[in-house]
Amino acid sequence: MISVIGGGAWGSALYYAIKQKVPDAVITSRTKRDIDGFVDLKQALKNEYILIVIAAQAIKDFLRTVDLKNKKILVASKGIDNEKLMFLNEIFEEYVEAENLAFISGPSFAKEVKENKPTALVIASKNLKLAEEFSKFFPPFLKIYTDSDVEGVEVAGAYKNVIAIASGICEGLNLGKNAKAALLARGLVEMDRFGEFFGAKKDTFLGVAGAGDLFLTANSTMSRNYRVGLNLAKGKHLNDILNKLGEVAEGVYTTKAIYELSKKHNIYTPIADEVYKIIYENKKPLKSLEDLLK
Ligand SMILES: NC(=O)C1=CN([C@@H]2O[C@H](COP(=O)(O)OP(=O)(O)OC[C@H]3O[C@@H](n4cnc5c(N)ncnc54)[C@H](OP(=O)(O)O)[C@@H]3O)[C@@H](O)[C@H]2O)C=CC1
Ligand SMILES: O=C(CO)COP(=O)(O)O
Repeated sequence: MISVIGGGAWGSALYYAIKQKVPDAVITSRTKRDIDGFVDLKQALKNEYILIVIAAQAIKDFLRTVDLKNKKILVASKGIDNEKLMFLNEIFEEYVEAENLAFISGPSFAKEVKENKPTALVIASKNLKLAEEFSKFFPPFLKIYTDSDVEGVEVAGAYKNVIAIASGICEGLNLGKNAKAALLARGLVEMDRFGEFFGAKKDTFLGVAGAGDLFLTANSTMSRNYRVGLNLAKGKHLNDILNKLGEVAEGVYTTKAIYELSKKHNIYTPIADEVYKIIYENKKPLKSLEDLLK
C-alpha cells in the first residue's frame, strides 16, 4: 500500500492519479486538507511504499522528524538543497538505504495530470526492481520509464527550473523566438555538463526527464518558474512575485545551489550564473541577457 506525503499541486495530482489504480492509497500534508483519504502523518507512515512530494528545501528538516527505515521511498520533488549543497538523493541516503530509494521526474504539469492527459515520467533508482515496483502504482495514462541514472534524473529536474526562469526573462524582455531557442539549446548543454560532472549520463539529458521537461517548463506560462522569469523581466521584486505565486518555484533556490556548486567545482554554468546575478545581486535582466549573447 502507498501513502503520498505532500498535498500541494503536484502531490495532490499524483495522489489523484494513483487513486485510480489503488483506491486505498492515502495522503497527508503539513497543512490539513479536505481530500478524500487524507490521514495524519503517523497513519501515512504505516504503509510500506511512500511517495514524498514536498518543497525541496523543506526535505532535510522533514527527514529529521520521521522514521523511514525499511520503507520504500519515491521522491517527486525537484531541487538541490541550497544550505547543504547536496542533491536530494544524498540527503535521503542519510536516512534511507539507496536500494529503497527512487526518484520520479519528467514533463508533467499537475493540472494536466489532474485532467488524465497522457504524460511520460521516469522513475530512477539504483535498484531497478524498486523502480518497477513503484511504476505499478500509476494508471495507464501515465507512461512510466525506468532508469538507473539517479544523478541525471535529479540534476535534469532541478536544473531545468533555472533555465525556465531564464527563458521567462527572455520572453518578458521580448527578445524573440531565435534567442529563446538558443537559450534552451545552450541550457540543455549546460545542465548536461553540470550533471556529467556529478556522474550523470548524457543520454538522460536527451530523454523525457531532460530535454522533455526543459521544453515543457521553459515554454509555458503554466510553469511557475517561467512566470517568475517573466515577472523579473518586468522589474517586479522577487518577494512580491513569490508571494503572489503562492506555490513553490524551486528554480529560485536551485539557482543558488548550482551557482555555489559550480564555483566550488569550477564548472562552466553561464546561464545559471546570470540567473543568480539577477535574483541575488539585482543585476538588470537586459544586461544579463546581453552579456550571455556576447
Ligand atoms: N506542480 C507541478 O506541476 C510539479 C511539481 N513538481 C515538484 O514537486 C514539488 C512540490 O511542488 P508542488 O506540490 O507543485 O508545490 P506546492 O507549493 O503546491 O506545494 C508544496 C508542498 O510542500 C509542502 N511543504 C512546504 N514546506 C514544507 C515544510 N517546511 N514542511 C513540510 N512540508 C512542506 C507543502 O505542504 P503544505 O501545503 O501542506 O503546508 C506542500 O505539500 C516541487 O519540488 C516541485 O518542483 C514536480 C513535477 C510537477
Ligand atoms: O516541474 C514541472 C513540470 O514538469 C512544474 O514546473 P513549475 O514548478 O515551473 O511549475
